[in-house]
Amino acid sequence: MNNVQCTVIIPAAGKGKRMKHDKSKQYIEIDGKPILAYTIDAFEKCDEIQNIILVVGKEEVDYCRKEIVEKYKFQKIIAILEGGKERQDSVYEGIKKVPEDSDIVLIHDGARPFVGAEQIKQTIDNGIRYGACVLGVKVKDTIKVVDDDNNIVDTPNRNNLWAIQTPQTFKKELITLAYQKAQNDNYCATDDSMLVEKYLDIKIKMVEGIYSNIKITTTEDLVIAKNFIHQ
Ligand SMILES: Nc1ccn([C@@H]2O[C@H](COP(=O)(O)OP(=O)(O)OP(=O)(O)O)[C@@H](O)[C@H]2O)c(=O)n1
Ligand SMILES: C[C@](O)(CO)[C@H](O)COP(=O)(O)O
Repeated sequence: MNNVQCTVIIPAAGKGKRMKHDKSKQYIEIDGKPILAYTIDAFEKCDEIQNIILVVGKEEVDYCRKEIVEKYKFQKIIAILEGGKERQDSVYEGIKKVPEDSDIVLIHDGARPFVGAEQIKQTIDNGIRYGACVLGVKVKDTIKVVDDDNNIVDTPNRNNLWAIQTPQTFKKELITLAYQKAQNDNYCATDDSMLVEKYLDIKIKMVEGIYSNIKITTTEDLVIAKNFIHQ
């Protein structure tokens, strides 16, 4: 498909409670640059992406405009929006502002700064081909299902278990419909593809990603991130 128009929504309106830092984790600096700026950079440099929609906390819109978008001279940002209570609410704000002429919508966590151009392109290719795909990696550990009393109740076959990352990439009309239905139902999911699983009768393709595409969540992840940048 030639001339495919792609918009990425970057939800970055979270508080980063699990990080226990004095500022939201996406604004923590590594080598003087905020984590969110590394994330935006990945999409700014990717030729397949035309538009970036940034969704941030209400109090952070001006800061992001001045200290991230203007300072790092990002050219593809078409909107800086206020996010909502949950990640899903923030993404929905972005979905409502995707330009009419966009064919493909990517959704990528602001706190996932090490996504590579190759992975972005692969999800776009699969999004075009299948309508919906997510990036993920096979789990390395054995995973147990445990009940509320910490008793093991099941050990699923590891060959079928993947840890899910972003980008999650969709044809615009599909992800828009899934989000509209979920928001109407007050159904809250932990990733975008769950909404497509619940509301649309289509297969979602798993695209094999890279282990370094971590989401910065707790303090240990900052150590990994610093090492990654310095290697
Ligand atoms: N209301 C929210 C909550 C989360 N996010 C964003 O969604 C991504 C993934 O969420 P997560 O890692 O859970 O971030 P936080 O909610 O900030 O973390 P925590 O759960 O530890 O508070 C992050 O880029 C985060 O900023 C968002 O845009 N709006
Ligand atoms: C979308 C996601 O990054 C996939 O791993 C993840 O589910 C975000 O969820 P969190 O619970 O807000 O960390």
